[in-house]
Amino acid sequence: MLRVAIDDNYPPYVFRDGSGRLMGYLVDSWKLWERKTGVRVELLGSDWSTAQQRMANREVEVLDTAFRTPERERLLDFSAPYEPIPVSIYTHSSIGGIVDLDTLHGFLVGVKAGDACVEELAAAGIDTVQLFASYQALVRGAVEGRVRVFCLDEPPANYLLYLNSAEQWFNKAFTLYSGEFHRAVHKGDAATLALLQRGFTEITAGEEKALREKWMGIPFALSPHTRYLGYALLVGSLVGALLLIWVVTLRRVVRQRTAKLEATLAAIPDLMFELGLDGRYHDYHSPRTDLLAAPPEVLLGKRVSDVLPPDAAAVCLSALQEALTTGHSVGRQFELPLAHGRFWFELSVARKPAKVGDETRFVVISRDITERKRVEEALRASEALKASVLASAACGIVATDRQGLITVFNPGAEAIFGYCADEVVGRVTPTLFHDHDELAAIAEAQSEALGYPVEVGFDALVVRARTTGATDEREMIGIRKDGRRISVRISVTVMCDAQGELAGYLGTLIDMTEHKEAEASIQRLAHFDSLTGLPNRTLLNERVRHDLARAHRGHESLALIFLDLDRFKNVNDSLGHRIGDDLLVQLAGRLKRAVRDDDTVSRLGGDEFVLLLPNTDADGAAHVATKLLEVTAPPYCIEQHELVCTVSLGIALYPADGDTFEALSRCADTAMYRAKQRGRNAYCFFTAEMQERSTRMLQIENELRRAVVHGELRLHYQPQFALVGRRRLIGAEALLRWQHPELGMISPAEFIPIAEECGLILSIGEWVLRTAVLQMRLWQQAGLPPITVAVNLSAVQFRQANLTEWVSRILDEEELPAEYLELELTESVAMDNPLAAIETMDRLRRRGVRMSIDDFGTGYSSMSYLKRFRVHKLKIDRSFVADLAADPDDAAIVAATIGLAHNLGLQTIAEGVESEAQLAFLCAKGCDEGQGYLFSPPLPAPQFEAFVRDGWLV
Ligand SMILES: Nc1nc2c(ncn2[C@@H]2O[C@@H]3COP(=O)(O)O[C@H]4[C@@H](O)[C@H](n5cnc6c(=O)[nH]c(N)nc65)O[C@@H]4COP(=O)(O)O[C@H]3[C@H]2O)c(=O)[nH]1
Repeated sequence: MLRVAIDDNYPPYVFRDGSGRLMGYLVDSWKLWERKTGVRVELLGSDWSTAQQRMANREVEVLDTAFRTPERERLLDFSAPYEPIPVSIYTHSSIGGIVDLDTLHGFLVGVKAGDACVEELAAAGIDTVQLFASYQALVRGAVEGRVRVFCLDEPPANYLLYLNSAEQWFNKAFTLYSGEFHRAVHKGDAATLALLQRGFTEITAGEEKALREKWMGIPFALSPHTRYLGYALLVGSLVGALLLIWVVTLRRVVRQRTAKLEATLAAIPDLMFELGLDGRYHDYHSPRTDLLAAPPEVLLGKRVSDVLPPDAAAVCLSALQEALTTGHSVGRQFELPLAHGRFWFELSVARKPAKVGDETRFVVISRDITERKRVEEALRASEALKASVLASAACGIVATDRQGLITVFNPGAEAIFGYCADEVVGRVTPTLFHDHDELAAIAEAQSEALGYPVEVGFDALVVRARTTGATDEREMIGIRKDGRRISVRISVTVMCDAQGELAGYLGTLIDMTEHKEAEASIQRLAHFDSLTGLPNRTLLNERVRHDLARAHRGHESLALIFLDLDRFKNVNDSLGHRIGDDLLVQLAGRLKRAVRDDDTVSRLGGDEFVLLLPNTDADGAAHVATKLLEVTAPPYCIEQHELVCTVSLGIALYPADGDTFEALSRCADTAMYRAKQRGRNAYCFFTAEMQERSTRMLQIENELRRAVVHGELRLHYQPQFALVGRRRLIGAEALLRWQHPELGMISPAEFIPIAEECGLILSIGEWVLRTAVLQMRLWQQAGLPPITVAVNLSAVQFRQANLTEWVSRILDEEELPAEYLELELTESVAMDNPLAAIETMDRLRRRGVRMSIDDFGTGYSSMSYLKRFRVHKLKIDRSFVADLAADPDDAAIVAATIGLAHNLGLQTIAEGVESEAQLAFLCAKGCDEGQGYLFSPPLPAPQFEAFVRDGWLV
């Protein structure tokens, strides 16, 4: 009897049926072996470890279903293999990626305890195994989820998975190894081995085939009873038919899916390639072959570096490398020159799944982004342009969203408001830059215009632009960061998005502050005197017109006062213009403070001030004039100087003196002139007599011009005599005469001041000097005694800078030695600017010309100046001479003047000597010379010559 230990749990080879009986392919094989050899066989079925233990304990002679392993070979001898058994790794269908021993690492593998695969796995370094007592337990454990990977011989695996209805949940991942069933005997038991061999070789092929058909088909355990065979076949047929339908359906679905996929692919506009890691083209899909770097037939098999420019190829290869590492690569771009232009492409690369050992391939989508690039570039250019416009704009640009939150704040706006963009972006403008009261006023105006309430805030600024769609422009107060208030011109327009919806607002701003200041300054300059800040002639003119119109409407009176500083020129000449200016400023202040707010104090230039007093009659004007005299009288403290300066005022009244600015000005000016004539520091109303006088002055001025041209002027000569000792003719005073054809004889005392004022005096003066000098030379040549000729110099002539040169030139031209000329200068002219007078006198004296002070005693000569005047003689004014007999004061003045002159080393000449008494007095007092009607009136040249020849030729 042969005892055989066998695994009783290795279906369909060996297993137990429901009643525990051993059955299966090997059970039937051993039965055949028994018959062939006649040796009874006792099959001891047990779990595999018990079977091995029985063999090791020599309880049995044969161990069946044994794999040959090196360990077992030490104890056992093995028959030839009779059944190849693949041993595989099974994985739950949710697990992918286990394809070999390498990828199995790390997984918990379920195995049957004592199974040969344990050794195989251990040899591969996999020891994370979970042992199960039996194959059933192992498969049950897998079905219940205790292990998701297990190692099992394929036949029992298929059998047990099927039984557990779990074949769809588990996949064979890979075959771990292929084992083979052997029958083993104790080491050296060759007899048993031979017996085994013999018995099994006697089993015929037919018997073998029958056994296999019986056990290797559908597991017998599912249809243990033959009476169910028909049902099984029927079920099998049904399953087959269903399978067929399923396959057909599957094919159709696959076809449909494939078509759909192809349609989808065709719809993709991008280029698609399958590339190897080296960039070799293995496949392509392109709806546009014109976008390929090479013709399609050339492309396949080539590498990107063969067909693309180096830069583009490098981008492709780096995308492949990235996909190799991370599985994908997105967004790499390159430019490609193609036949019809340069194109930009963007790559999306995905690594294709591949079996171990297979070449790694990549799906590459290359998208034509040329248009996108162009748009991007255009956008960039537009953004750059926008940025540069914003940056370089001279004006401020502020953009907001619909709610008024600032989105753009350009450098121009930064300069205007002093904020930087970061500080204001995201904030609303009203809280930053605007005056609340002004916003409130704008909101109120808008509310009224629109008929609904407009909020005092951002809406007030934009509502007009929003409702009209037009640019809304206004000038507003702006508040800078430093709190300074400025003036800004703001233009607001609405911004719309692509759909035409309101997107926000755009404000452009111009800082008007400087402009406004300049405007104000121009206004000031145009209307105000820059020195005193008082209204100037232009503004005065406007105000007079305005006040006159009002006075006319209201039947009111109005006064215009001309005011002039007395001898202001002296201040300027002696102390300088700066002091003079300060004096004018102080005077302006005093005038301004002296009158009502309604009144206008203006400065026309120099020391001329004009006051406009609306609603003022003669009494009021007199009152104001008195007040002005009072307020201007106190000394002016300027630097170290204390100046006393009086004023003269002339008053004209509306409507009595005129109804225009020009007429009233003329009257007031005339009245002022009269005030000056009356001794200054006084006011004077314009009168009818003045009116007449001014009319005559105008007439004389006009006639004088004509007289100069027509040679109506003549010179008369009045003889002058020495009074001391023998009476001698010593000279003649040249006196102007104007015999007007209609007006008759006009006195030089009347027309000389007019000639001075209108500038004619210079040409008249030249004619007088030249005529007198020439006459003197002619007389000398004619044998008349060599006497001097005295010529009167007006103030205007005396102030001429080139006076000495002018006199000298005439003397030279008319060939008269300078010693025969004497220039008469009035005391007031000499004292007007004494320092300048001293200088001029010095120069004339050096030229040899004599000087005399005319009308001496009428001015207020300062003794200190008088002694410095380089004059030859003092001429005692005829007003003193006239009253010598009647007025003891005049006699005293004349006597004092003679004494003073002699003390200063000067001579004296008395004019207007009309009587012997006067002459006697003058002689008694030692007056050196005299002239007057007593001796001779002024005579025309021929008479003068006759007069001399008659009695005065020596
Ligand atoms: N009552 C009276 N008068 C006498 C007597 N003897 C002479 N006269 C007048 O007294 C004036 C003397 O001239 P004046 O004081 O320089 O005063 C001059 C002088 O200031 C000015 N004048 C005359 N000719 C010229 C001139 O050529 N140039 C300038 N700048 N002024 C002149 O006009 C003034 C008036 O000149 P006339 O009318 O010619 O008046 C002259 C003369 O005719 C007399 O016995 N009794």
